[in-house]
Formats: sequence, structure tokens, C-alpha cells
Amino acid sequence: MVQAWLMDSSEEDQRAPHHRVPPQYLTIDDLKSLGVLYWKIPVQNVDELDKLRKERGYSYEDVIECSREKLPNYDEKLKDFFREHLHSDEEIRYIVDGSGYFDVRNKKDEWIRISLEPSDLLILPAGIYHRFTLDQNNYIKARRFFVGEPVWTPINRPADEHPARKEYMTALTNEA
Ligand SMILES: CSCCC(=O)C(=O)O
Ligand SMILES: [Fe+2]
Repeated sequence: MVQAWLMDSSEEDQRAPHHRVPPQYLTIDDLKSLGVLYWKIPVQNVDELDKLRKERGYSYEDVIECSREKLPNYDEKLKDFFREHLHSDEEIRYIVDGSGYFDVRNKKDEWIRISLEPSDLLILPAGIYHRFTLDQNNYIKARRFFVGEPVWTPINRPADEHPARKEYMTALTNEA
């Protein structure tokens, strides 16, 4: 099952879990209130993933594998992934192997760490500040989806005036 928790404030080893003491877990509904969507879809359940892809119009798909051997410019890419940023579109990842952390900002601008493993599907909304890191297993393989031609460009924080950010903030405020 997916786990999400509030992070401590230590800047040490980004691949460590960074739990608070005592740990403070969040629910899938807590994530939903930030526009972050999560599904557990067992890898053999092709139909469920297909249905979701059709419903959400994900016409593009590829695979990203984060290892020194498979990812070109590995060090640079991992550094970029962990720099706080947003995108003008959703970020959709379906984990097929390995594990890793997506961190997202909550309404108080605190970091929430979301721990992902195979069969986890995570959708980050456009405009949410976030980052990604490998965990101490040092490996993840994920399917990436996109509506139309993919744009992976990160827009680094500060980006409060970016239209996607403004739209996201409006959506957050209108949410009960
Ligand atoms: C789990 S996918 C690797 C990270 C990534 O693709 C991203 O941060 O954009
Ligand atoms: Fe991103």
C-alpha cells in the first residue's frame, strides 16, 4: 500500500525516509485534497490501467528507468528531479519495478513524502510544487503517460506567476 508522511526538516541524505518523530502519516484522501491522485493497479490488471488511460486521454506512453546504466546523464537528471518544480501538465507515473519518493507541498508549504513501489499509479496535478528522489534501493522503473505530445520541462520554483500555478491555487481554494 502506498504510504505518505510529513517530512522532517533535515537536509541530510535525500534518499532516507525523513519521517518526523513520531511519524505522521497521511491518507489517500489527504493527498486527494491537494489534487494528487493515487491508484493501486496490480501489474497483471491490464484492463484497469487501459480504462484509466482512455478515461483520462493519455495518448502517449514511454518508460523511464533510473539507474546509472540506463538513464543518460544520470547524475544531472537526478539532481534536476530533486529540484523543487512544477509542470504545466499532469505528471503521471506507474511504477513497474523498484521504488522511490515523490515529495509534494501541502497547503502549509510543508513537504509530504509519497513512497511508491510496483503497481502504484500516481498523478500529480499541473501546478503543484514537487520533486522526485530515488530511495535507498537506488532503482526505479516507471511507465510515463501524457495527453498528446509529452512536455517534461520542469519549471523551477519560484513560479507563482505561472498560469498552471495560478490555476492550481484557485482549484485548491475552491476545494472544501
Ligand atoms: C519515477 S519516474 C522518475 C522521475 C521523473 O520522471 C520525474 O521526476 O519527472
Ligand atoms: Fe516533475
